[in-house]
Amino acid sequence: MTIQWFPGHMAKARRQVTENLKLVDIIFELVDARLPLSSRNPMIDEVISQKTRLLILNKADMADEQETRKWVQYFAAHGHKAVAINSLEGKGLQQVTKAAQELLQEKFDRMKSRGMKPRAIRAMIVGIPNVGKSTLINRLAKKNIARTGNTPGVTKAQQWIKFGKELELLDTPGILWPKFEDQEVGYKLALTGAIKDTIMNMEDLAVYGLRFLSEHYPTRMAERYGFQSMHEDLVETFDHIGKLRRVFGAGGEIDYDQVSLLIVRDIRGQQLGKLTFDFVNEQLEKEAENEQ
Ligand SMILES: Nc1nc2c(ncn2[C@@H]2O[C@H](COP(=O)(O)OP(=O)(O)OP(=O)(O)O)[C@@H](O)[C@H]2O)c(=O)[nH]1
Repeated sequence: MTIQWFPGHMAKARRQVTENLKLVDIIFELVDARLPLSSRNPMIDEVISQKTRLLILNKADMADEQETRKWVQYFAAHGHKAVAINSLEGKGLQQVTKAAQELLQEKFDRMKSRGMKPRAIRAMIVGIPNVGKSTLINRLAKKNIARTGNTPGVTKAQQWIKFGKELELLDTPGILWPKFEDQEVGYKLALTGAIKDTIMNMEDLAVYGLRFLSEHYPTRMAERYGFQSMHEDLVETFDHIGKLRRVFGAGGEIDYDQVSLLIVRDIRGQQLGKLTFDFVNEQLEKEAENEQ
């Protein structure tokens, strides 16, 4: 199942998050650690408004660790506490509770001083499709309450899930749309598998992937494909990989569609190691340019 983001659906998705905002103390904004900016909803600041927020960089097991550390620092410098976790294996979940407690310390102290009974922190997860919302909810619940799926757009129903005494989580995550009007963001989302292949041209995606690798991970590319930077001529590059990996059609010619698919699968399947697609340094450069 894929969510079709039409204006009506976007307005409804946003309204659902806004309605649930009043039920919770804190928003867990879930992003993909491999693309901490590209996997954010473009209107998230407006939607969440003044509500306390914890940024959770999920799928940290698949991201470049050095870059993830930089992103956590980057967000902190921009006033957002962030933690990196792996929901699939339940790694880093204690950090989530701890960070939420720290962020809400003052609010809960104020409640206590007014004589209110202590209670668990109430939270809601918000994020674009496929960032791992259901997986995190399941992990926190330690049983399969929310359905998970590899298909973007599979999440439904509503109740509170308790995680220890400290945390209660709304089991319906807020699903918001990605920045799909930005082509580069689209490519990055597709290379991590967040966007369905049917709406992407595989050859374009493979070319984007190779260009990205030659710029950011040339050594890994060299190890996998035997060249550090792409040939001037794209056909030569594809021929090289096709021959290396023996991707031939029925007539013995190189099958470019299959070569494209192979490149994309290599990237997604971590055959080139843990990759991050958004870079703090690039973002800082952009911000500096915008300030001028
Ligand atoms: N390696 C890894 N995979 C993860 C992690 N979290 C989730 N996944 C995988 O990512 C895919 C999507 O996870 P879901 O939990 O269904 O994502 P979701 O955000 O609920 O998706 P929608 O229902 O589309 O909104 C699944 O194949 C999960 O197994 C993680 O921390 N590490």
